Amino acid sequence: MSPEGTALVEARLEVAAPPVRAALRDAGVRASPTARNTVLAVDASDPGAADRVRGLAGPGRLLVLSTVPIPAGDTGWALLRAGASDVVVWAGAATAELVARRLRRWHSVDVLLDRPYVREFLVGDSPVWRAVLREAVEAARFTAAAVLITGESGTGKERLAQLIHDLDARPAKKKLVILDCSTIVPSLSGSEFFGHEKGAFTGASAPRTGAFELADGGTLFLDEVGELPVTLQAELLRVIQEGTFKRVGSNLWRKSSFRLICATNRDLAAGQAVGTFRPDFFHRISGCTLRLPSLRERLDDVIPLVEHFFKEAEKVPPRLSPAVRELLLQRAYPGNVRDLRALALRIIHRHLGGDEISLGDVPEAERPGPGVPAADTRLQGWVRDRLRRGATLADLTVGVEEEALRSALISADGDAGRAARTLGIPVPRAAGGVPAR
Ligand SMILES: Nc1ncnc2c1ncn2[C@@H]1O[C@H](COP(=O)(O)OP(=O)(O)OP(=O)(O)O)[C@@H](O)[C@H]1O
Repeated sequence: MSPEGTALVEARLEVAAPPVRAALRDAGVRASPTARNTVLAVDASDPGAADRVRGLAGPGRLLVLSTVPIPAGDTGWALLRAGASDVVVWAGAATAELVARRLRRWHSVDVLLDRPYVREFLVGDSPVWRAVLREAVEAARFTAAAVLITGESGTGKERLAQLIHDLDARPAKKKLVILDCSTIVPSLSGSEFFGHEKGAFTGASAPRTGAFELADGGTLFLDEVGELPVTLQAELLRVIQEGTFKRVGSNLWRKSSFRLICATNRDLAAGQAVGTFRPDFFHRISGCTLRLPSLRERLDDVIPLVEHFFKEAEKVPPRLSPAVRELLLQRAYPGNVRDLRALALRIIHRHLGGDEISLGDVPEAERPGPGVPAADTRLQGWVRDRLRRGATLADLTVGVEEEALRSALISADGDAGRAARTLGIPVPRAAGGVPAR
């Protein structure tokens, strides 16, 4: 039986067939129109199935029950791309049990994700962030898998490693041991990882416990794993696979049982292609791979993050004025959340009280110069607004083309020929004017 047992679990049921509904009910699934997760029955071979999935995919997860076997080819994958979390073929009561188990697992993960500790520790509600956190929480709580976290600098890899360790439900779990692979001196690496005996080499005046031994019963976090030299990767294979190792200068095999978490901002696939990263090592460290999105990919989290950092710094955090909010949303953050945090702290340190951050609280170097045209800000705001409302790139392109045509026609006093020359388009197109919005 799964750790979640057989408790009743709620789901939004988009299932018409009475026998399927009855089987789900018998398996413990209770229909609730307000539940976060959804079960949708479709005929996977129906070309409209992906559209139905797309229409229902929301912040929760969507389990697709196909009433027919999923044809080979792209059909099943298209359902996942449209937003389904999984697709299973209906085969009676056994499938109902499987669906119930899956829903219980999702519910358990959602409960963990909603814990105040988790929400405060890794702030963010954007769909892309929630999706990666869900995977992380599931791996942490319900598996012993080695986890590989990738992502640009400052995206929260180390923080996520800490969370995975914290949520790991191993009985009598011990500590998290962190080793930064970019700072390891090659000549001392054996000792760092495996420890050494007294007298093992010149200068080994006392025995030393290595990282693998220290992590026994807990978690070993290898940060910047992409920096490990290939020879060292080979040396680590055995201990990662079997948990056995020898201290330097000893013939005694020791055992250590730990969860391995690795992080890197390097492209390890590219490393394998050029021979700087061993494929066998990669496979052993990547039981579960989590790619943390950059801040650019989750702009909706910028303001909640800033508010969180303000709250950490001040008992009564000040509000953001619209202009400062806009500035924060516009700026680039090459160092991701680390950069954003540093900026938020610089702003709050300048703030002298009052319930709103004033323009003067923004450090001078961060203020927009006269060269930054307001139109850029408006364009960005417009793009973000439209994206939030579900516009596609094609919609945005049409909107921009219309605006360009309108502006060119105004500048050319309505002369379509001149407007066409300015824009580099055929005259009839400019003469067609801008469709009314
Ligand atoms: N989602 C988040 N919520 C709150 N704070 C965050 C979040 N993500 C990152 N931070 C903060 O941003 C900073 C950088 O995070 P962290 O060190 O985990 O990033 P990293 O990806 O490991 O960076 P690097 O690759 O440079 O080691 C830390 O101060 C951390 O507290």
